[in-house]
This record gives sequence, C-alpha cells and structure tokens, in this order.
Amino acid sequence: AAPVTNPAQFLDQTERLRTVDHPRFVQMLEQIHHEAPRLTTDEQWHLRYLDAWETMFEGNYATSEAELRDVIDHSGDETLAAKASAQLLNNLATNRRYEEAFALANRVASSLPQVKDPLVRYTLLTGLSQMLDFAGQTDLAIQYARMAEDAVPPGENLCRPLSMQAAALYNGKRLTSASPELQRAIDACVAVGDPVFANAMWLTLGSLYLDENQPVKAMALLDRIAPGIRANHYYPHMLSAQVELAQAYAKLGNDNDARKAALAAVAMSHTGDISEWLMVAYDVLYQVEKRQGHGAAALSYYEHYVTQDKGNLNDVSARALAYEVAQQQMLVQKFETEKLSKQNSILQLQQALDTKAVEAGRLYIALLLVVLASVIFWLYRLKLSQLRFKKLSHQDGLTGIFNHQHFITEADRVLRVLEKKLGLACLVSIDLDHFKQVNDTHGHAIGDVALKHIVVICQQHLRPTDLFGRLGGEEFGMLLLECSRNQGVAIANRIRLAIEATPVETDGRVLSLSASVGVASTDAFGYGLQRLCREADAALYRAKRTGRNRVIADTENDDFVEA
Ligand SMILES: Nc1nc2c(ncn2[C@@H]2O[C@H](COP(=O)(O)OP(=O)(O)OP(=O)(O)O)[C@@H](O)[C@H]2O)c(=O)[nH]1
Repeated sequence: AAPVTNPAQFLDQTERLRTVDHPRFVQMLEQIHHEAPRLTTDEQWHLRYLDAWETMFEGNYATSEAELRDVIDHSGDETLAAKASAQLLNNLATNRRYEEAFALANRVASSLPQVKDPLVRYTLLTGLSQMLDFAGQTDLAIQYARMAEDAVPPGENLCRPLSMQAAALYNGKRLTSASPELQRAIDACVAVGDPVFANAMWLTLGSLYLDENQPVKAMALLDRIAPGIRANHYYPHMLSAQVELAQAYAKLGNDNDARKAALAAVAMSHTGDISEWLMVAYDVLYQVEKRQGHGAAALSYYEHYVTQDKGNLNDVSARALAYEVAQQQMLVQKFETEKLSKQNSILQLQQALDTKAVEAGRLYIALLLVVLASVIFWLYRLKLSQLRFKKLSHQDGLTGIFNHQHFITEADRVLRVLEKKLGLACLVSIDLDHFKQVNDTHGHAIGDVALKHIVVICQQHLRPTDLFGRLGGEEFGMLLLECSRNQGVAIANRIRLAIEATPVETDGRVLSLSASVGVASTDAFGYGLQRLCREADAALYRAKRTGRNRVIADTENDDFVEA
C-alpha cells in the first residue's frame, strides 16, 4: 500500500469506505494504526471513532460502546461526538437496551435546534430515524429520515436517508415490492456504490416478494446479491439472506433445500440468540418436517419457533415499553422542571409580595404620618383662627380695646370675684366732649384718629389688671381694680387732664379734646354691675350738664364729688 502522506485525508477516505468497500476499510484502518504515534490528537480521536465503528460492525457491542462513549465525552470534536452518538443509539437498540437508547434519542432530539453544523445535524437525524424505527414509531422515523434527505451535507449522499425511509415504511407494513420509495432507495445506493445499504434494500425487497408469494422473484434476487453479501460479511445480512432463501425454497415446495438453508441460518446463530429471522427459520423447519410427516422433529422445531416468537414478542413489547418509559421520563423531567420553575416563581412572587407589603406598610405609615401632620397642622390653624376670631369678637374694631359686650361680661365676672374677697373697684365712664363737632369740622377719619389717640392716653394710666372697653361711639368704660372711690376719682382726673393736655396732631392740624367722666365705686354702690353702670352714667350726665371736662363721682343724694 502507498505510504500515508496526509493522515487526516487518509482517515476521511477510510471512513467513506466503511460500507462502500468494507474489506478495503479494514485494510486501511490497519495501515493507519501503524502511523498512530505521528497522528495529531484530533486525528487520534478520529481513528478511535473508526475503531469503535468497526468493533460494532463485527458485533462486539460492549467494547464498541465504551469506545463511542469515550469519543462522545472526551474528543472535544462536535462532529465526531455526534457521529458517535448516532452510532451509540444504534448499538443500544441492537442490544435491546431500549431504555438507554431512547433516553439518548430524546437528549439528541432536544439538542437538534442548537446544532448548526450540517454534517453533525445530518448524522443526528439519521441516528434518530433509525432509533424511532426501532421503537415502532414509523411516522417519526420517516419524518427524521425526510429531514436528513433535505439536509444531506457535502460528502454524503441520498442512499442512507432514502434507505431509512424505506426501512421505516417496511417495519410499519406500508411497503410493497412495487413501492417507489423502495426503488428510489435502491437506485440511490446503487448509484453511489454503497453495497451494505444496497444489500439491506435488496433483502427488504426479497422479504416483500416472499410476503407477496413471489418465491421465484425472491430466489432470483437472492442469487444475484449473494456474492455481495458474502464479501461484506455483515452478520445480519448473511443471516437474513439465508432465511429468505429457506422461505423461497419452502414456498417453491423444495423441502430439502428449504431445510438445508434454514439449518444453515440456525447454525450461524449463537445459543440464546433471539431474532425474527431465527423465528422464521424455525417456522420453515417446522412446516417442512410436518409436511414430511416427521412429527417429533416438527414438534421440536415448533418449540424453538415458540421460544423465538415469545422472545420476539417480548422484544417488541420491550421496545414499545421502553419508548413509553423514556417518553414518560422526559415528560416527568419536563414536568419537574416546570414544577420547580413554578415553585421558583411562586417563591419569587412571595418575596416580591413581602417586599411590596413592607413597602406598602412603610407607605401607609408615611401616609398616616402625613395625614396626622396635616390634621395637627389643620387643627392648629383652626385653633389659631378660632383664637384670632375669639379675640376679634372681643375687640373693638377701631381701637383694639374690649368692645361693649366683652367689657360688660368681663366686668361682671371680675366684680363677682372681687365681691368674694371684698376687694374695691371703681367703674369709670368717659365721654368725649362735643365730638360731633370734631367729625363735622375735620371729617370722620380725623375723628377716628382722635378716638385712637384717646385710647392710648387712657391706657397709659391703667394697670394691666384694669379693664378698658369702648362702650359706644365716643364713650369708654373702665373698671379700676383694687381702687377706692378716691383713688378712682384721682385716676379719672389724671386721665381727663392728660386728654386735655395732649391734643391730637394729624395732617398738620392740632386738635384739642376734652372729656367728661363719671365714677361709681363699689364701696358706695356694691358689686352689682348694672347699678354701678347706672351710677357712673348718672355721674357722667351730671359732668356734662355742669359744663363738661370734669370728673363726677357718687351722685346719690346730690352728695357727689367733683374733681
Ligand atoms: N369719627 C368717629 N365718630 C364717631 C364714632 N362713633 C360716634 N361718633 C360721633 O360722635 C358724635 C357724638 O355726638 P353726640 O352724641 O351728639 O355728642 P357730642 O357731640 O360729643 O356732645 P356731648 O357728648 O354732648 O359733649 C357723633 O357725631 C357721632 O357721629 C366713631 O367711631 N368715629
């Protein structure tokens, strides 16, 4: 053989020959093994994958599986790992490890949407199609095979996807020897020169001929493909070709050759093998012996047939069961994930709610404080305005001293307190003289100024405890506390003198005023306010009458004092 100059290229060529020229593939594989020390890491992984494939082809599935798993887990090569996964799917199913096979199939299927590399995608699709065909899921198997047919990458061809479609249709009992799908697959595999896949299709056609009771056609076909099958040495094909031959002979009534062929098939198998082909082989043997009248032999083969049939039934139901189990596990896993994420969202929602509740709580407290502050502020404002209003309602609008009503109320209250402790007080009534003239001469505004002026003068002579109010237009009242009759007259006179001595100066004008004053004391008239008012008014009246600008006290019996 020519020396290996480009190992990577050599490995690719070797791989392409797997089913196309299997003997040459084995030869090249051996050759590249001599070059192993000078291969790069990637090339060594490629070689390991091809080794695993050949191990599988030879029927050593356990070793093959370990090698494939190594490639999947450690090669770091996506394409190689995908090929190994597809192959492992096949291995697991072949070994009736359906549960694992279908679990892997589900994983592979769910990874498909992320796979962009055309070769990886194609490899996985074909692997899945084969897997689902095993599961008896004809429609899904066809679907994946069609997806593979539409996505054949450079270097690959239509032989595999079309063969898979035909195989799925056959297993689903939807194929006849005249089906165009079968012919297309045969044509494609013949065209690209892939004898292993072509043989698989020929054998399918042979099986259909037998089902359709066309043993002559089956026989002719088997004769034609026999050399190719022998050359490739693929065990499943050698077995099925032998069984089909036995069936053809049996159908043609050639019991001897039928027996010979069926026994050859049985001889190829190992003890404990269970397969549909072996079941058919035993069936042929049973029919032949029965026809020949060999009761004991017939019974013995029939027992074998039943064993195979039962085994196959178990196998078939195991496949279906495994599919269900895997599906269920996937669903459960999905459900668990959903449940977890739901629980998660509930938890997050709860947390969010808690946070919101705390925030809301804080907000409520803040709101409450604001409301409370507003209420307090409002109450405070209300109180202030009430106080202001109260004050205003007690005040004389012009001068700011007590108005008539308030003066009377307060004077009455104070007199009652005074009465209890027998204190002294004087009620003083002051009326400005000829005030009408002031207004008439100078105007009402000047009159107002004069009134305020008088109030200021009076206040200068009063103590804080004394009461002072405006009783009418130009008339004022005072309740002088802790004050005897004489003291009251003296204070009143001082006020009168001050008014007289202090003219109003406004707008460049000087306005002289005078006042007449009446005084009534508690020591003379008691603590009754009405009486005191009356007496003070009488004294004032007398003051006016007797010439104004004077103070009169105690007018009773004309025994009055004039200041
Ligand atoms: N400017 C002003 N004048 C007032 C006010 N209240 C009453 N008067 C005036 O005071 C005057 C009182 O006049 P009269 O009652 O006739 O008494 P009088 O002119 O003071 O004369 P005698 O009391 O007899 O000395 C009237 O002209 C009222 O209009 C006020 O608030 N402002």
